[in-house]
Amino acid sequence: MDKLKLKALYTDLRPDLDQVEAELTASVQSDSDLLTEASLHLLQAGGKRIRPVFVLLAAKFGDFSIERIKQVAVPVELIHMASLVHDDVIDDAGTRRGRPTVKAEWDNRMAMYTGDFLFSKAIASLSKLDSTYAHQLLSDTMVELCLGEIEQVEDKRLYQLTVREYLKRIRRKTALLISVSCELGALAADVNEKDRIHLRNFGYYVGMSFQIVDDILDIVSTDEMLGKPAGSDLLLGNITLPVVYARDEAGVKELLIRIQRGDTTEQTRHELLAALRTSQGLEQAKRMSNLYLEKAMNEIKHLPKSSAKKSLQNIALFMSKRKF
Ligand SMILES: C=C(C)CCOP(=O)(O)OP(=O)(O)O
Repeated sequence: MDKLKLKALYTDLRPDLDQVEAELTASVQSDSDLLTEASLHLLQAGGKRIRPVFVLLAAKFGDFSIERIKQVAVPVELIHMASLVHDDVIDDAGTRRGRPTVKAEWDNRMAMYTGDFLFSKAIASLSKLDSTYAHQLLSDTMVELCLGEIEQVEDKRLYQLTVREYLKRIRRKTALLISVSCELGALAADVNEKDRIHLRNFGYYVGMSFQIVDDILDIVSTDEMLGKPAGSDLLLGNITLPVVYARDEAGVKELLIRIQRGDTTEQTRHELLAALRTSQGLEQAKRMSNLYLEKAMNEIKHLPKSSAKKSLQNIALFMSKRKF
């Protein structure tokens, strides 16, 4: 994703985001230089900060006070970061945000502890907020994140994954945290219940569309654009929506059988990508991401007209229409 273009969509939020950034840096300080360094390694590598942006924009529909909003913007980004550090261990990933991953720079053990540390700091940060509902919401989301990951581990029939199962997985993996970011922003700013629910639903639908687009990009982008071999997850059996739709198409089917029999060579990866790029399944996946985008836009149209509303619309559009 072109980060510069996305960031241009929220220049108005810069002063607020700078405060969130300072708080993020402060919140990963610890008695261990090593833990702080590993956390800062990922934090300073950048990232789109899309979850704090959603917190801030949702809060603009209510009584906005940056001091209070920070208390929810920081934990959602910390939880996101923790899950990235842990994911990179599971996926054996070498780079993240254009830098070596924590596991690559140090090792798996350091990455596991850094992730745990970031989760703990997220809880500490939210503890300043006096709302049982907010705590419940965030802990439920963390449980869902874990359930999503465990399902992936347990599911031995990955090539049989249904559309429904795929959607359930990305709901847990991506959409819920984005939805909760919107809802917590609204809660911290005392947005009325009706608008808060629209914002929550908006975040959910944007998150679904965002993850489907991500999975499409994993197939249609070059290795250079992705910073990792395109489609590498597919060889590991982690299939995504375009494959779920395309797996019975001529050309794709034979290749999947070959992969399941253990052929995971570069040649096979290239052949699979070529077959998927021209498949009907890819088009169906694009239609599904557009459907979620439409649902997101439908939620937001009920909100009062404001510059925050315009920003949410632009960001949703940008995130869902990244170059295929
Ligand atoms: C859940 C997903 C799709 C992982 C990546 O999230 P982002 O694309 O928001 O990652 P950063 O910008 O924070 O690096």
